[in-house]
Amino acid sequence: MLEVRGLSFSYGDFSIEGATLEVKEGEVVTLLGPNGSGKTTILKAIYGLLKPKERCVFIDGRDFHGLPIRERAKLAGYVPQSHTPPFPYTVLDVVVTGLASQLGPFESPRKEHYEKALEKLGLLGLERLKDKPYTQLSGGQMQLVLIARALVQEPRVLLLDEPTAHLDFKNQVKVLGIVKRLAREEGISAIMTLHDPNLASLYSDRIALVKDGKIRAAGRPHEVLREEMLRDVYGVPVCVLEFDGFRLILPRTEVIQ
Ligand SMILES: Nc1ncnc2c1ncn2[C@@H]1O[C@H](COP(=O)(O)OP(=O)(O)OP(=O)(O)O)[C@@H](O)[C@H]1O
Repeated sequence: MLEVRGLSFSYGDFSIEGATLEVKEGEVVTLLGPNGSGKTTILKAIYGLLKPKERCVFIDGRDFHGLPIRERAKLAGYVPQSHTPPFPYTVLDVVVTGLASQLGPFESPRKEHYEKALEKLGLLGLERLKDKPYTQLSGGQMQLVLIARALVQEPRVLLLDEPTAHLDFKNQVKVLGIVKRLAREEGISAIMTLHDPNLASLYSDRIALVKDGKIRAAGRPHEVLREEMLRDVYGVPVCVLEFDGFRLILPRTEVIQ
């Protein structure tokens, strides 16, 4: 469905080199790696917020970055880590801003746009918050509203930048559960960046391990989350335990032995 073929990008002193990735319909793919390894840069370059050196992103075989903005918005939705609206918007208004690319420059959202926004809030169980100022929400609620804002365009693929950043355990589980449910039930593919190898293992169909701007390994969680691979990428010894088909990744340090 989405193919990234040899994505390269440079900030000057930091480069992404030849990142190649495939996301199938209804699949959740996670970019996992240490701070500064290039996960967000790869995600932004896939979406087109950063311009890769060459055209390299294809959705259903079509050159994604070559499409008009309106069409791109129908194919892919981006969920940033956080968002500060310029006005004290209500939750419903924030979700409706997801339709900006579908409206003309002086066109206001209409009834059908608000109805669509309400539908997406409903899908995420957020209808009761619709009139609440966005800035008064908790971190977890904000993250879900940003997902609703991306969903209102009805994209085929969601790109989520650290969707669990700043969230407590319950909200991490909730947000990632929703990403997985959208993939399973609605066929929406997802690419996200995460920091926690255990959450990545639980919620991803496939994982790409990123280090120094390169994808070092990609595959199913059990293929990628191996002790020697994680030690190489993170520079800390780890222990991978398996039980009941689940994998538990623990740091192997003197402090906890
Ligand atoms: N706007 C920018 N200008 C120059 N360099 C940047 C810019 N944004 C990021 N970088 C650099 O690019 C590298 C990769 O950053 P990136 O944010 O992609 O990493 P990351 O893996 O997402 O990190 P983290 O897990 O800490 O969010 C870092 O060295 C960072 O300093």
